[in-house]
Amino acid sequence: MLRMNDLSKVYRTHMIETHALRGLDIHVKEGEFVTVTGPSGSGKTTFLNIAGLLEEFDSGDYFLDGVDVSKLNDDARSRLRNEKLGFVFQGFNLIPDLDLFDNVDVPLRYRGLPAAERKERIEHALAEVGLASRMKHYPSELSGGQQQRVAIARALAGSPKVLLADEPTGNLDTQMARSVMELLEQINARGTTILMVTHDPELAARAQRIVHIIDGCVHDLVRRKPSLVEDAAQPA
Ligand SMILES: Nc1ncnc2c1ncn2[C@@H]1O[C@H](COP(=O)(O)OP(=O)(O)OP(=O)(O)O)[C@@H](O)[C@H]1O
Repeated sequence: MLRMNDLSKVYRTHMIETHALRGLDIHVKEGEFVTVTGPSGSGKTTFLNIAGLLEEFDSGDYFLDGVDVSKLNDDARSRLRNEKLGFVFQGFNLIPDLDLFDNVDVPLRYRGLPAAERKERIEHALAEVGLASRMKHYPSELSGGQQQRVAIARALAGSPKVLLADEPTGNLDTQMARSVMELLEQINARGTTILMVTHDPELAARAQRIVHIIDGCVHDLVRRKPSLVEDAAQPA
């Protein structure tokens, strides 16, 4: 679903060069739930932003669902982003003046979908996150956990193949964080590939795979859940 080879990214500001990614390699299969951890400043957000086609990279290869991203012009990148990707951020990024229905509608309008289809998608997405009855409410009337659920509904309404989440539980207390994690697990179980940056070791360990980024490189890949073959080999 997502493959990066020897990917590098340098930020250049005035006289300073920051090597945010230094030859990063990663392969995420369709349907995987991968958590990304690592020290502050190690390149996690840069990696996620490049994966999300929000930022360009300097060298290396990136294939998203078989498409060579480096060959795309700006329009084609935006189209690919809209079609394949959904985003969830730490700060929810909801628009305070819009009710939940209209918040979820924002990316669908971008896509130019007809009103009837948008309505169906919005109602379905809000039902999926358990907020169907709150459609006419405004973000300020919801708890942090509920606001993040709306942000997840907004991402889901576009039927993304990959959901990219940058610290989605960073602003939530433990209980709300667990409940948002459970929702992401349900979404993943229905087939959506998920890449999630988190500083929370408990949540990171719940994914099928933890990717550790240190100094702009993938340092180790920890496969947490043993395969069925390994399970069968264990003594009873
Ligand atoms: N727009 C930018 N301009 C210049 N330098 C940047 C920019 N964005 C990130 N950096 C630098 O690139 C490096 C990687 O940053 P990044 O935000 O990817 O790290 P991170 O692992 O997500 O950190 P954190 O866990 O603190 O969010 C850091 O040294 C950071 O200062």
